[in-house]
Amino acid sequence: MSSEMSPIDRAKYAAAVKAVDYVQDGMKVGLGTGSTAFWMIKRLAERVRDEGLRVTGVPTSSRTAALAREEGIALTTLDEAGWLDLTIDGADEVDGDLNLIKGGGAALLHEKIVATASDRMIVIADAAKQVAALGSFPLPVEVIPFGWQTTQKLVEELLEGMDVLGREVQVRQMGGMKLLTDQKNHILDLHLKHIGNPRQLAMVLNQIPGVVENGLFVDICDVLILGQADGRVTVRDLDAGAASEVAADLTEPDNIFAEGGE
Ligand SMILES: O=C(CO)[C@H](O)[C@H](O)COP(=O)(O)O
Repeated sequence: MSSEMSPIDRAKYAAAVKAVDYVQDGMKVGLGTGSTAFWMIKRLAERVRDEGLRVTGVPTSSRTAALAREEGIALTTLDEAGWLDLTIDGADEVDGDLNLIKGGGAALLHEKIVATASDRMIVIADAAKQVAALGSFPLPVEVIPFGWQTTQKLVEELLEGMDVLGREVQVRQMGGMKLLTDQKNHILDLHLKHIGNPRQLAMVLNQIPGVVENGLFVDICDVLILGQADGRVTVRDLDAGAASEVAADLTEPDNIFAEGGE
């Protein structure tokens, strides 16, 4: 591992290396978004270059598409691919049932569509993302711009009857403007502190007109790989049963560290 990497990047990199081991020749792979997915794309590109691994990637954001293209990973659209073997993506929080909060990078809509269209979803994260209950990280909800303030009011009303501890809702800003997603929608961040029933909340949020999708991923993640700064990773594979702890192979080429994460 590079001594110049921060401990958090070393943890993310360890998880990314382990996840890319799951990619086999000829696979169609969903490519996640964020600073952990950044390392996954770097590592995948390294295998493409060094081993001649053939993969086709489906990016979950314009940022990921640009990076993957730059790294020489062949890309296609989800419709062209039809169905994917695997998606590898990061998360903002993950609970003991492998339910997730995603969307910190505003790509939750494409991320959920791509992960759902995959045989397996592998989530990679530094160990600090694991929580007893979801909700400390604000829950992102993507809404269409038309009538977004009305949609926000409906979300706030809905939260009154939900098993949550906080109810503040803020529209996400970037550079002094309301953020626009790749689909040109806005993001409402729900400061809930504690989500008692993620499955129920995920279902009812999507019933509000104007809500396009929410960042709760319930029953979508199959494998969780948590990395630590010393290179160790913990793998929890729902198909394989018990969790295992292994040391990732952190042998690295110099060029992978030519630039830092997002
Ligand atoms: O959901 C996401 C983007 O929409 C990311 O996967 C999530 O925000 C985690 O990002 P990072 O790996 O940078 O912590």
